[in-house]
Amino acid sequence: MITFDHVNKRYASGQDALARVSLEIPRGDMVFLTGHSGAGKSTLLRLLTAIERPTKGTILVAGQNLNRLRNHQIPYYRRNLGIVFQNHQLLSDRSVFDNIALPLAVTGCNRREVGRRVRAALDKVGLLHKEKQNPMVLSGGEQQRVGIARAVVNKPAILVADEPTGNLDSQLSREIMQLFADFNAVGVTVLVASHDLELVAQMCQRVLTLQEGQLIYDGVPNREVLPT
Ligand SMILES: Nc1ncnc2c1ncn2[C@@H]1O[C@H](COP(=O)(O)OP(=O)(O)OP(=O)(O)O)[C@@H](O)[C@H]1O
Repeated sequence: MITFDHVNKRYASGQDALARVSLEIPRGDMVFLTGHSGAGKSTLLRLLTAIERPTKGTILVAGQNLNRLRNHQIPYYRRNLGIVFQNHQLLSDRSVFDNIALPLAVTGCNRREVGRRVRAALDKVGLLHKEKQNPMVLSGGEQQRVGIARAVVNKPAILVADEPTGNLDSQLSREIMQLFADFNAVGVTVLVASHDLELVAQMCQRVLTLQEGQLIYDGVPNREVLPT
């Protein structure tokens, strides 16, 4: 489903953020991406979401070669992806419902279908009763759930998250990770970047570890062997 073949990324500043990264994530897998600050996690996700382009190497997603993706095709490509950010980027001038409905605005869904899909997404994250609220009055964990509902409302084949539990306590973080696992259980391919090794180890899933832009570990660890 996702293939990186000898991918390099050098920013205009001259910083080499990724070096010869090759990896394969089959359809339906759940994978965590770990590594210290600056290791290249966000860069890898930015390449996958076509926010950035690789300097060298090839990226294939669902059979599509991202190197060949023209700029005007990027919004269509991104419809296959649900993207969750650490700071969830919810709009404070509209309700929870309207925030989640945003990605559907460009798809031409009619109002009834929008309502059905938004409520299905809210139901999956356990927040059906909050649809009329302003997101700013919700707790941090609830806001992150709204961000996840918005990411999945389009029923994407791939769910990508960059430090989705960064601001949450350990109990809430586990709940959010479990939500990702639930989406994975129904067939969504999930890639989550997190620096929280303890939490990642608890999930017992495949882990990719970056260090200074290089992939130094690929496997299913137990707590003892997960590189720090
Ligand atoms: N837009 C940019 N321009 C120049 N250098 C960048 C840019 N974005 C990231 N970098 C550099 O690339 C390297 C990898 O950064 P990246 O954000 O991918 O790491 P990360 O593992 O996600 O770190 P963190 O956990 O702190 O978010 C770092 O040295 C960073 O300073």
